[in-house]
Amino acid sequence: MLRVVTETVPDPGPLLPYAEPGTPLVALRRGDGIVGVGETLRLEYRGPDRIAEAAAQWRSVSDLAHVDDPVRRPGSGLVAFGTFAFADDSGATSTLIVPELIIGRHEGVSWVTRLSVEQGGLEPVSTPLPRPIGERPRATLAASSLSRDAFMGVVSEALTRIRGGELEKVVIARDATARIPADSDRRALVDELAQAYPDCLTFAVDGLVGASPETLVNVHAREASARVLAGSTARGANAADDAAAAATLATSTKDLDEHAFAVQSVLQSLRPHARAVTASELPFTLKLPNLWHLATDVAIELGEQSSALDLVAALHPTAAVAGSPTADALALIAALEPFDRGRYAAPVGWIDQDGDGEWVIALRCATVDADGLLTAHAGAGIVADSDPEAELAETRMKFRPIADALR
Ligand SMILES: C=C(O[C@@H]1C=C(C(=O)O)C=C[C@H]1O)C(=O)O
Repeated sequence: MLRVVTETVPDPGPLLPYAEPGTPLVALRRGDGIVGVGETLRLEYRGPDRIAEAAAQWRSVSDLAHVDDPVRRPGSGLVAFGTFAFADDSGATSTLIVPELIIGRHEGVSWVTRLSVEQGGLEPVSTPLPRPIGERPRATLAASSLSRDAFMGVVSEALTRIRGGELEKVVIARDATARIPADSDRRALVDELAQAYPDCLTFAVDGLVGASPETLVNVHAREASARVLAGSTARGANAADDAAAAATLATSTKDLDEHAFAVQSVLQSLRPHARAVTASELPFTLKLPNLWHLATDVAIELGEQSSALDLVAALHPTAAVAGSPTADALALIAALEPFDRGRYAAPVGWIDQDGDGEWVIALRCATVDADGLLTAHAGAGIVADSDPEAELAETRMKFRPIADALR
């Protein structure tokens, strides 16, 4: 049985220095969020039911836990950080990790949570001191299994299948690798991402590090929201070009179609879990430092029993990262991409004892293994009138958050 105690503390300042240099556990947005230290419990999953199994097991863990949480903020009390594999047959392990200690802040309220499996009283764990973040590792991200020409070939093949009527949309990704010193401070990469992409969720869970703009689902007090992204274009070089780029994106039939598939797939997956689901009719343009995206926010009124992980299980994989129809898109990805996506394009986030939590799609991210091998992925949605050259350029822009963090 888990015993969990949350207490308010004076503002601890920047949260990231409290994380562990080699194995940070982080979920931060605009400086607020949670950082975990140590590991009280690690649950692992594989196979087609990995997310549903995690959702069910988390329910039993939470039911049995003894939680004392007077703070009641997103991320206070019992929390597990989690990361899942993209594909049913992936070699990557999906995990839920309950830390020994969590340091969090939400809108001016700060807390420390101690989590333990001890019987009886809770052993006091000393609050860690912040440790200065080490030097940022520098490296060049280089294309790995798909060269430029190979990627264009794969996109052309995907286009042939789409134009032949086999499917409507497929997201094709590339992989890229870099080497950083095995003992480098992983928090330096997290810090760089958090500073460059403050509005994204910056995460680090079990070696997966990134800053994602795409909220799969955010659940708090039976209300949930999601942000669907699909349809992208480069930022303009000056204000006029930039405004023109956004206007072109907002009126591009190709991008609006691609976006509509993604929104429909999210609405369909959510309906069984919701009393009400609402999305605006037209997407808006979301400005990121590296890209414009078409975006739609979805509001969900949850049914009694659904937890954030139930919704994640229902939503993954969305058309934004797989394609449409889902089964055909997944089969084509497996046939055309010469690598295992690992945890790229899959859910990453956290869940609490009430089933609340924040989950994003692992995009603009990389896995860093114990030896310092870093593997990043970036993809683009292919629809009938996609241009392979433009899709290649789009993947380059999507590698930028990781490439720039290493520069
Ligand atoms: C697949 C990625 O991004 C997804 C695909 C998008 C697109 O095709 O326009 C936009 C945002 C994401 O949903 C990625 O970042 O690797």
